[in-house]
Amino acid sequence: MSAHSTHERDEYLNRAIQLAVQNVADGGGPFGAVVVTPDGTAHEGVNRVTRDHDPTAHAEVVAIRRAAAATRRFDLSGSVLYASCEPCPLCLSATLWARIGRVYFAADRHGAARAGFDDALFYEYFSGARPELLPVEHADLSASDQPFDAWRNHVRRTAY
Ligand SMILES: Nc1nc2[nH]cnc2c(=O)[nH]1
Repeated sequence: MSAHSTHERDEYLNRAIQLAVQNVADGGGPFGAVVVTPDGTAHEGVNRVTRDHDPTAHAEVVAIRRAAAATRRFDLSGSVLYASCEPCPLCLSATLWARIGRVYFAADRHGAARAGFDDALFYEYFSGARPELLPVEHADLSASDQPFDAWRNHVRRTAY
């Protein structure tokens, strides 16, 4: 491996798996994740969807939120995400937006499917194979670009 040793990778993946198993015992979903920021700090997350009534509270998203809050940064460049299961499209998008540079995962989307989770199905939606899962419609209004015009004209904007 290039940047990270397989020993370090497997240590964090095993920790993510341990978090996931413990989360099941605690009444949550079977997913855990760790974000390691460039200073070497491990920020842990577990799936909190049912307990927080938050469909976006996937383990990876929770770990990203915790890493961002702890470092007071929305740009986590140079960080690594370790996940007990292959990140779903939601988690991958959050990872891209966080500018996290690398991802390792243990179980895959097919293992998640066997446990009753829709990760593989949603991958099919994004591949274009299942458009009927979510109709998305473009309405091109005359005001559509006003927010972007306001943004471009705002001198002290914080880009991300
Ligand atoms: N990777 C991942 N897949 C999920 N599918 C449902 N919840 C989760 C989660 O927290 N993480």
